[in-house]
Amino acid sequence: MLQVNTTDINNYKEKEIEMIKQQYLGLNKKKKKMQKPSEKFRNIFNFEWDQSEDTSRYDTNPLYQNRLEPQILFGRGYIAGVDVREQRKKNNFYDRLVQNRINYSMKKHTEEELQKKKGSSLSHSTNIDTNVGTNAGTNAGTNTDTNAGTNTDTNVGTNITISQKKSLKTGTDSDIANYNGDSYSADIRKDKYNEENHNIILNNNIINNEVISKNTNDEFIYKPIINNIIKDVQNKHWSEKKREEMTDRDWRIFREDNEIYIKGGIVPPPIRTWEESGLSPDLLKAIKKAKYDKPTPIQMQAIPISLEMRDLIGIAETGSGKTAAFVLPMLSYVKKLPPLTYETSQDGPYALVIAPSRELAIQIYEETNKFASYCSCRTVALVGGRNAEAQAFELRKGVEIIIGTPGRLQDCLEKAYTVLNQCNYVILDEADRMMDMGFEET
Ligand SMILES: Nc1ncnc2c1ncn2[C@@H]1O[C@H](COP(=O)(O)OP(=O)(O)OP(=O)(O)O)[C@@H](O)[C@H]1O
Repeated sequence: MLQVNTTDINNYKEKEIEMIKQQYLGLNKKKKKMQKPSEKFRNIFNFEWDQSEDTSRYDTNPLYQNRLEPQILFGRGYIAGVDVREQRKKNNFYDRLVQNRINYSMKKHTEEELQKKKGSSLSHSTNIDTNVGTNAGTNAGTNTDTNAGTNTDTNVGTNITISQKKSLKTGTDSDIANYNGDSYSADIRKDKYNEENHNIILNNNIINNEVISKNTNDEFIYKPIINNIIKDVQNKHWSEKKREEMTDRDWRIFREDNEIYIKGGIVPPPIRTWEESGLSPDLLKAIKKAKYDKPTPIQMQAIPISLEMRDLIGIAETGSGKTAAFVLPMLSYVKKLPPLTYETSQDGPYALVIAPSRELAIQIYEETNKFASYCSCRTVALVGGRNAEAQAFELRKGVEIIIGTPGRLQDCLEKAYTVLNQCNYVILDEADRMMDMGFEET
């Protein structure tokens, strides 16, 4: 028998407890020491910088004197790929920047004006009519009209010029505007600029939809009315836009608003109204007659895809207008083909709709007939429980569209009541249900 003394037992117990702790708490896991390359190759390479190699201290370029603080934001203070409006709510980086520039420029300008006033009072009765920057693009052109001994005109006009506006935008330290101490605007050449379609100067201090006003501390406040940075945000809502004005972003919002989710390559944009669908006037008339004022979301997206003759799987809840979503493009397709004659009708229908139950097939048949009569399309419902001979008779006369259940359709094909020689448009309604019923095998 193995003799183990008590100290060993205690040691084993401690070890065991330690191992249990490690397993369940993940404690005391010693990290494997990794040797840094600098340590490993210490004797081969010299990683230490020699002081003489540091050029930064001798850099005289003022650009590098005040280095920028690292910013997680880029450009104008926005992070790429994140909704700008949301960011704007949280981040006023750019606004603060502009605000500071305005404050700085205004302060500087006020000081200069005071200096000028002091100078003018020293030169006694000199009439100074200052029209700074009436010429767009420059601040030159200060017109000093000296009429010694006449009225002292101290009305220093406030004109914001295009160049000044630009400097406000770009933040150069040039004058932004003349300032008469209290109000920001006085002599503004609104008409002139409107003529030139600049839309920059307005009497009420609105500059490109930005308002500059003063707060109680006599500081100039910059208030952007709308986002002047991202033009798209400035644009109208999609509902106010024409189809050709819609951007990808608008379509994305439109789809989100209508809960349309798509999967697949190069999907055409949805239709917002029936007029945008490109359906024939006959069909549009039929839609109007059916009192379908606006397409439902499934119709909005499925119709333009189907009209491109592309395969499509549409999923939408019951009563969402799926039937019209597939019937209308089908009728549009059939209408483009030559009308069936007795001879051509022997090759069978142009389109086929299969539904898992006779009730559903009848429902589709009725919905199709709402529109089919307007484009002279003949339809037949091949469903069980109805006279097969009557259906065969209809088929013989020729139909453009067959709507049926799998069982009766198979029956008709086997009995050669019809063939599908020219049927290139097939719709499977409630396809998942048909798969469950074994449609695939039959
Ligand atoms: N754009 C529309 N505007 C108004 N009514 C519509 C529109 N589209 C379809 N409808 C009507 O809505 C009702 C339901 O449509 P439909 O039967 O096509 O829905 P569905 O999604 O196919 O339903 P189910 O899943 O039961 O087959 C029908 O009475 C149809 O006439």
